Amino acid sequence: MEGRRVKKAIIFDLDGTLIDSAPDIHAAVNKTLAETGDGELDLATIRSFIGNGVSVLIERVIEARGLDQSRHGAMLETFLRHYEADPATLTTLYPGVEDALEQFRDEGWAMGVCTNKPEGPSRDILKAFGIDHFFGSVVGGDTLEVNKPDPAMALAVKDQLGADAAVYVGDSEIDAECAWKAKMRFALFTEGYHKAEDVDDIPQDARFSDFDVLVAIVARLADELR
Ligand SMILES: O=C(O)COP(=O)(O)O
Repeated sequence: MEGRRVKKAIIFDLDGTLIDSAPDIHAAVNKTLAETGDGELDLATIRSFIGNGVSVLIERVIEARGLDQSRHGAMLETFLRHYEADPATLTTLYPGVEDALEQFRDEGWAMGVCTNKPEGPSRDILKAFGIDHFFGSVVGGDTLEVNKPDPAMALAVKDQLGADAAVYVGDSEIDAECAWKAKMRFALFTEGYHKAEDVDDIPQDARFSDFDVLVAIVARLADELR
């Protein structure tokens, strides 16, 4: 519609984008394995398993330890018990995140979170870091019937924010695919949990390694939104 002001939003991925959560996920996985004497996995391995949600994480843990997938339901339950009890002890916000969120808020942006992590611990973590108030919508891996890269999650966040268009900020191939399918501009944070050896292989409209430059990047991408 000519002349109508387009309401724009920023949608953030959580794990590997706003927070470095791998250490707490790693701890909960090893507490789960320890309960049944099934050994342990190192942090780098667990980091590489993050991105498709907790169910796939546990599938990968079972495979890596050479266990039987018939144990998936019980292990997922144990993992969630440990993780939900302690989701933010070893987790850190990436440097500059809070300042960037404040700047976006001051500029009037609507902001939301779109994560494959279950919604409960996602909200608990945002609260633990005192950044929950920035977000008008949080959609987690158990909020809808589908997970990223299905675009329904990002579109749900956009709708809840009442936005017409959005810039998506994420760290992984899954986020890139989700943003593309949802027809959103995508800014790639290169310091998170992507799998590609070369970040050029991940479809992106822009990339950044430092949140200090994100405000300028989002302003440029937002200019392209109609
Ligand atoms: O919990 C996961 O596997 C991934 O979570 P994310 O979507 O915030 O990266």
